Amino acid sequence: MILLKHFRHYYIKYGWSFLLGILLLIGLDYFQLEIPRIFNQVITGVEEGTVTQVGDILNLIYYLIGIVIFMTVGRYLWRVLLFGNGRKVETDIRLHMFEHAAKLSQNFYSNQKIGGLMSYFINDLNSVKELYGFGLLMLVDGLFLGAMVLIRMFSLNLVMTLYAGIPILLMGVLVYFLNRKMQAKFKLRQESFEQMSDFTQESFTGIQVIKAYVREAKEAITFDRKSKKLYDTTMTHVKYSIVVNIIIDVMITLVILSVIVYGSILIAQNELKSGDLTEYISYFFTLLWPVFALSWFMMVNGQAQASAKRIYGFLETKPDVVDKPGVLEEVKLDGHIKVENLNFNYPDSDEYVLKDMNFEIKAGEMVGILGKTGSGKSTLVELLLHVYQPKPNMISYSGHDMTDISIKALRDHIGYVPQDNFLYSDTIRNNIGFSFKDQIDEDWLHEVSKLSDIYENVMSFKEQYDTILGERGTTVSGGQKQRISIARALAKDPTILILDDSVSAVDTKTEEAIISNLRKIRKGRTTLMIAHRISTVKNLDKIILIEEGRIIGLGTHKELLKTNPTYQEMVKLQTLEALVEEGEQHA
Ligand SMILES: Nc1ncnc2c1ncn2[C@@H]1O[C@H](COP(=O)(O)OP(=O)(O)OP(=O)(O)O)[C@@H](O)[C@H]1O
Repeated sequence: MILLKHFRHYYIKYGWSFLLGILLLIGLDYFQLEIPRIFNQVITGVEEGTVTQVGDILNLIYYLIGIVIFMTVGRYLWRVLLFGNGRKVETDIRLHMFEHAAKLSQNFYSNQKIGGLMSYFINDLNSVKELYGFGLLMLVDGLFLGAMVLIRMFSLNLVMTLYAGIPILLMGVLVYFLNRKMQAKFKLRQESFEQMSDFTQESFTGIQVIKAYVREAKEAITFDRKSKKLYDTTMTHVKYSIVVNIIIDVMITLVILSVIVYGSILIAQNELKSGDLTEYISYFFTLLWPVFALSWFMMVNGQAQASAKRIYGFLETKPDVVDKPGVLEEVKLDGHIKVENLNFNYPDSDEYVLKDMNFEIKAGEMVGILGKTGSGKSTLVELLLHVYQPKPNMISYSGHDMTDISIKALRDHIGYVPQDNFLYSDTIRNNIGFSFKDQIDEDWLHEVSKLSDIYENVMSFKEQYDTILGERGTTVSGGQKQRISIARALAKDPTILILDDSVSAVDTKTEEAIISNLRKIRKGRTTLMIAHRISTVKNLDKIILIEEGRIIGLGTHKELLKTNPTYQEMVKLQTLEALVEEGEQHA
């Protein structure tokens, strides 16, 4: 039940302190029940005349003080032990989940919504934590305190306990069902809240588009609708919980009244002492918590089991790109790449995206990969990076089949500038020095920034390299983002550098400067540049022209210009475009 299958070992890891917390809790439960007994002894003593002065109950007072001290210290300790362990388990599971998430392949992220993934880490993990901390408390109190208090109530008066106990137990069952219903209402409220916050977040992110399309009023109407829905679902939940609380209060009051009436009759008939009734009523109030705790526990447990199932599902997802046994962990690559009969379809599609590709890149060559959008350029470099799993003997590096090299060893040799140029919301220094364990060397930082033509821009920022990028800081332009990403890849000084459409957002002059810098510093090391523009690739050692997943041309700019009709067409079209652009600028 509470020992969730995959997380059992966490209980074992923190077993001793969980056990200590539980024992303390049971001890506290026991001593808590001593207080009504002490009151009974005092009241009965006064009634029977055996207690006439403080001295007569001095031992009881000391006992009471002892109990209060024990309870104060004990309460602190069990909270630290049980709730603290709940948090520790949560932290451990979260780390395990994060490490697992980092191992999962690109394909998983292509098919999984990030919002859904986040909810494993936030909502589901929270439900599991609740079970480990609060759930454990409710279970222990429900069973032990419930049993101890019932035994005491039965020993005081059997019949009265049956009268009071049965409705209370029924109430526990009722609370369980009411809580389940309330949970459903709460879920609706939560969903409305999530919808509203998603909408708000998207509106703020896309505020430029909203303004450009003059959609402010329409957005406000949609927001109002979502906000009203949140209000309605919140009110339904609040009203429902008020009704539930009133029902419970009324039922408790009725049972208490019956106990008092029945107890008074027994006192009148000399079958019960008034001290016993006082003790009994105290026990009755104490019994409410374990009964409710058990029904809440069942709910918390149900939620945690469902959440744990989702987390297991995630943890059981196997990464589909992994090293095969016995791969080379240490390998020296010189930048030579050979692609033979490469065919590739994405895991969830039967259609081949790359078809029968064959080419060779010598160590130290600068190669352009050119093609229209959707022709398969990014897919090719993702395969070269082993982000997807190619079949054996299709790609080799320095004579080693790619699948024989460990993914880590291969990627250690490659510097990659992805198409989306993702940058962290961190300082420019940390973004450029991302591949370094410690801080990047200051001279090297300046050097790679100059080579990628971002140095002047960084110097113009007030905080220079300490400028924070992204949501928390400065927004940089698309071209600046690209150049910071290039600097990040250059900083690694890799054997193979792959730039996926990385100079598309900079002007031709900057592009020329970056390429000429690359030529200088990448001498002897392989560089692959994906591009749409002829200007990016025309001075490179070799151009691979791709169309619909096939290589339709391979050679230098001059060679392709002579022999390849598609290339000739592209050059013509792009020259024309450049002329029109120039004309517009003049005009
Ligand atoms: N994860 C994926 N699952 C299935 N198909 C995909 C996936 N990623 C890309 N594709 C498809 O593969 C084809 C090649 O895409 P790819 O991104 O490699 O093209 P590209 O030449 O890099 O285009 P662009 O220049 O626009 O970036 C496209 O038809 C695309 O829809």
